Amino acid sequence: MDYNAKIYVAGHRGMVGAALVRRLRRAGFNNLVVRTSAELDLRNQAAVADFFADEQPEYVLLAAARVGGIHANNTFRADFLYDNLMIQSNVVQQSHVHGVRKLLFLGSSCIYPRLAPQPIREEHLLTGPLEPTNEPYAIAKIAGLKLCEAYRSQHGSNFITVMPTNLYGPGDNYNLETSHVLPALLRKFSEAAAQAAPAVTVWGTGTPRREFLHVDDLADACLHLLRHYDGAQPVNVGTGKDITIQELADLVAELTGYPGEVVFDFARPDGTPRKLLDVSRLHGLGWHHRIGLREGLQQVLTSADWLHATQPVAALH
Ligand SMILES: NC(=O)C1=CN([C@@H]2O[C@H](COP(=O)(O)OP(=O)(O)OC[C@H]3O[C@@H](n4cnc5c(N)ncnc54)[C@H](OP(=O)(O)O)[C@@H]3O)[C@@H](O)[C@H]2O)C=CC1
Ligand SMILES: C[C@H]1O[C@H](OP(=O)(O)OP(=O)(O)OC[C@H]2O[C@@H](n3cnc4c(=O)[nH]c(N)nc43)[C@H](O)[C@@H]2O)[C@@H](O)[C@@H](O)C1=O
Repeated sequence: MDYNAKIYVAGHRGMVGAALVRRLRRAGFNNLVVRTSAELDLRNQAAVADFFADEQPEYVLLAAARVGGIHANNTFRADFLYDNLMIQSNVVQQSHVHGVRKLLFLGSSCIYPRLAPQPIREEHLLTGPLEPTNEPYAIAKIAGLKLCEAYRSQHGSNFITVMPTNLYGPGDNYNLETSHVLPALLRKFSEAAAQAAPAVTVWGTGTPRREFLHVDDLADACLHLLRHYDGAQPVNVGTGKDITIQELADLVAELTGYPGEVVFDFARPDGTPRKLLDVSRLHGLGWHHRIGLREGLQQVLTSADWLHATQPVAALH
């Protein structure tokens, strides 16, 4: 890839988009195009067409999406389906119309069947029913993946698809109602430690297993795939290791120095029991993760980003 190539990073203010911008700049790419959602609502077909006609990007990294944790997914089901279908349809179609050289689409490990064999290989897609709490989001992401596949087979477009596991890192969402589990636990345990609270409430039974990848590792994997992968098959991106939510809570309690009790709220959903990704395709392409969970969490806890989490919920996302 030419370092002067024009690269559009959609969703550059999000956790993943910002990590992609950091990684691309560090690699020497100096012609990045970005827009906030206020400047360009990617659900708006005409606006997206005008933007592509004006900017003519050569590469597109699609990290703009409606994203959230289990509760947000389950509550705003229409938004998660509609927004994501619209965003990805407009961006993929315009990338085709304007002859984009390569597009990278970000899916998610929740696209796989709820009870897929573990670890989950890319071939397990569409072999069983989805997890109900995030079915609309998963359906949208599957449609995005299939859209890329179809443009490739009908038009020869070099659109690749990447399926990351649960992510964390700088720029995460710490709103306790809409966040994923890791930022929620980092915030809950840190605040409980500071306030000497007697107990922290963790949603569900604590038994589900999740795999966590630092967003800087994901950004590095995306750049590796941009440079070295032109295949039609999706590529799982993860660490190949998972832990239970109870173990995660214990780890966060230790790292935040919280000595109190952990209470599980059984009224909250567990979601899928396990979604460990098989990362052998990714390893075969020459990429391995570098940041272990303990090290990554220590980094987040000591970063300036973390300070924002001490603001009231209303001041967050
Ligand atoms: N976070 C995770 O654990 C995982 C994330 N992913 C995938 O990675 C991608 C990025 O996720 P993440 O960075 O965490 O999400 P964030 O919520 O942090 O960021 C999403 C970004 O999308 C932009 N966006 C949302 N709606 C629109 C819109 N209508 N028009 C234009 N831009 C819009 C926002 O822009 P603005 O800030 O300008 O409003 C925001 O910056 C998504 O595709 C997600 O599915 C996959 C697996 C796990
Ligand atoms: C990335 C992925 O993220 C989502 O799937 P998820 O992994 O189920 O989401 P989550 O991170 O919110 O929860 C993981 C587990 O953790 C438990 N849990 C405990 N305590 C808290 C808690 O305080 N907050 C949250 N959010 N969860 C908690 C929670 O009950 C669940 O068992 C998808 O909707 C979809 O968007 C997607 O692709």
